[in-house]
Amino acid sequence: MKPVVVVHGGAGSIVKEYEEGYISGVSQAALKGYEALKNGSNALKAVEEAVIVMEDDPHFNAGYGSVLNQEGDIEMDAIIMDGKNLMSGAVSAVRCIANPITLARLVMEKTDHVLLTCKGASQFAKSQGIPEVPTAKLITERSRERWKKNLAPGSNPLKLQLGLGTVGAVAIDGEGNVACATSTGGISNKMVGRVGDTSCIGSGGYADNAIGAVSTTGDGESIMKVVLARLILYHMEQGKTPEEATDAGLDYMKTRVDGYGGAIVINHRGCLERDETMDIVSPPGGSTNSASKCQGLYQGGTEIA
Ligand SMILES: NC(=O)C[C@H](N)C(=O)O
Repeated sequence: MKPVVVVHGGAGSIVKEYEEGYISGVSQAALKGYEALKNGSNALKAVEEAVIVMEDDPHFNAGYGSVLNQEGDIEMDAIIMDGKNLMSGAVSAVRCIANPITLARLVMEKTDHVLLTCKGASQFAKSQGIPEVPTAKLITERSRERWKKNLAPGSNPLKLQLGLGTVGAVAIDGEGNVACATSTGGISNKMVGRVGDTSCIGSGGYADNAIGAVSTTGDGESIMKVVLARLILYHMEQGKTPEEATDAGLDYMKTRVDGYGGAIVINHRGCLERDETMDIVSPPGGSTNSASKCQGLYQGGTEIA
């Protein structure tokens, strides 16, 4: 099996001045995941490594650079899933850590649970020796500005939200194991304690060696209503190609709940798809496989190695 890793940095409009940063961020993430696979790591490790790169990059709405909630604080959601055994770990509304995806992995590996939230997630992080990072160190000027704009009377947080990239990755390794990982700061000016799609299994992501793996992004409340990641895999189980399945899932979300979003999808044979319902601009996306490495903001991307 040819190892493949695909990453995304969210769906929506791209602010011109950040375009280069987005491209560089998804490229580095894809390369990091690819290096992991090339060095013999499994798909799970590859998606975690790729997502960490984007959590550390202030261009994306995850980890450092996350959007702020109503109170000007950062609460983050993340999920990771191993398609080999359907093991999954997630955190929601977690504060003061740099890499929620690693905490999600620890939930999966070190607890009997699938999802830890808020204070419990923070306590668990502490017990695992994860360093506490003051919120101020995770806030960028850009997210603070956006938060302030959203506080103004008559503002439209959802519109200002477009282009704020949740991050994610899907991969298949040489053994045919698939995995997914997704991480986000959620939506700007959200209510304190809001749990988004990202941390919910089947919504923010899903991975099953028998079918494939999906990581989603977009309007979280809509994604949860249709359980988008699992819905796309359901269509693949019914015989649709990754492309057809992604279209069917996104179209259903648009028709039923008027929701927008995007997804990266890989099937158990390593074929991939990237799609979105928003017609503004394509999301930053990057993919690598053993034959070529591509990245770009628009469908197709360009070869980088
Ligand atoms: N930009 C995003 O993808 C937001 C995320 N899906 C959420 O609603 O929390």
